[in-house]
Amino acid sequence: MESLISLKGHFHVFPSFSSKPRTTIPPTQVNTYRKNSFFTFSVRAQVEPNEGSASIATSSESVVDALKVKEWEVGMFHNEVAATQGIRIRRRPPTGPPIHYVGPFEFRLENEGNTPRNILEEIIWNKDIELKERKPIGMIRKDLEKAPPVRDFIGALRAANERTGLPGLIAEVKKASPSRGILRENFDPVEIAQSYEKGGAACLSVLTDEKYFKGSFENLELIRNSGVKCPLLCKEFIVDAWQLYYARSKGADAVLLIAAVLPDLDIKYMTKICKLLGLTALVEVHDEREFDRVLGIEGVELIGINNRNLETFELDISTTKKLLEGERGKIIRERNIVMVGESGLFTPEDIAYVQEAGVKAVLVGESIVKQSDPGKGISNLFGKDISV
Ligand SMILES: O=P(O)(O)OC[C@@H](O)[C@@H](O)c1c[nH]c2ccccc12
Repeated sequence: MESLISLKGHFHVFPSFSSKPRTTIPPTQVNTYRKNSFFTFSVRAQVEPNEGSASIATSSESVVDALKVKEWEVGMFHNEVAATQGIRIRRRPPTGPPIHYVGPFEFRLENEGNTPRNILEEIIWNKDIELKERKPIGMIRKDLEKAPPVRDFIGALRAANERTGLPGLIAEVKKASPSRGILRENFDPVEIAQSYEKGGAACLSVLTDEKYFKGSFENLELIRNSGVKCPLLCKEFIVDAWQLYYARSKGADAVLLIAAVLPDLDIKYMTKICKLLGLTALVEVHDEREFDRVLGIEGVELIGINNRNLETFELDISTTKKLLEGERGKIIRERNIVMVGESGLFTPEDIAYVQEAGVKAVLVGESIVKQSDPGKGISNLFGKDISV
């Protein structure tokens, strides 16, 4: 196992965001960061021995980036780094709640630090547990060679947008969700996917989380092997780069990266890995701060605005409009980034509203998956047949 950031030699560092005293960090300790990561990105450390401080810089990275690298490098824990970026979602403490025994009785000592604060945090903590069971990366590399070729996710959205004059549709294959419960009882993922494709969807989103959304990687594979041509988004809660390799090995063309969960450097390096694998990264934001963070990351081509707050389930489609007003909307147009309006879209008026706000694509689940004929649901949603 190798670390994400490998640094050589002893040097002095002065933490930028903490009140810890000046410390000397031996290389072994630096390398404990991300012990579980199987990929390496080397970062050059420029050491100024006389000043007792180290400035970290990569050949093409900005000063801001260098600072972010430094935060990791001085041994700040994930949650501390995340908090400096306004991320409220914490990662699971590795030991879980401590156990206290009273005779034959077992008590879990739960407190603020070891109990998830909201549903998104709970899902993320559960992912950390699920990932303990993961296959070794060597095996996945072999599966990757056998994986079906990647299809152009953004290209399909742009083409649909040009063809119909309406936002390209990413139609979601979703059986259930924590906020809405079971959406569809007789759930045949392939049948739904085929119906969506026939109804004019440009791309599909397939939920793979089992515990909270009743999805699966099996569904993703089944749809990929069924002859459906729409590019597929693997709708998973990604916290580790291993999941990117796994998603690709199961036939995904795109993955979701949630800015409310992932610190900037994770998004940055995961985006790079996606490019290596040919995957499109859909980076999801929900507020101005997340949006600004993502706009500061080079190479992001597809950004989703989730109208649903994943911590509270609150839904407000004016979120899309609010975030695309003014300077941010201008940057998006200049960089030709494709924006996706996500969640809570039910009527042709909703579609027109987010299109007016500046999106070229929409991500829709509930309103179409609930229809007995999901393909017809698409015509109802857009107010016209978009398959022709
Ligand atoms: O069913 P809706 O309201 O049309 O939403 C679809 C999609 O936007 C939603 O499922 C979603 C968007 N981002 C997510 C992140 C995780 C889980 C789910 C989501």
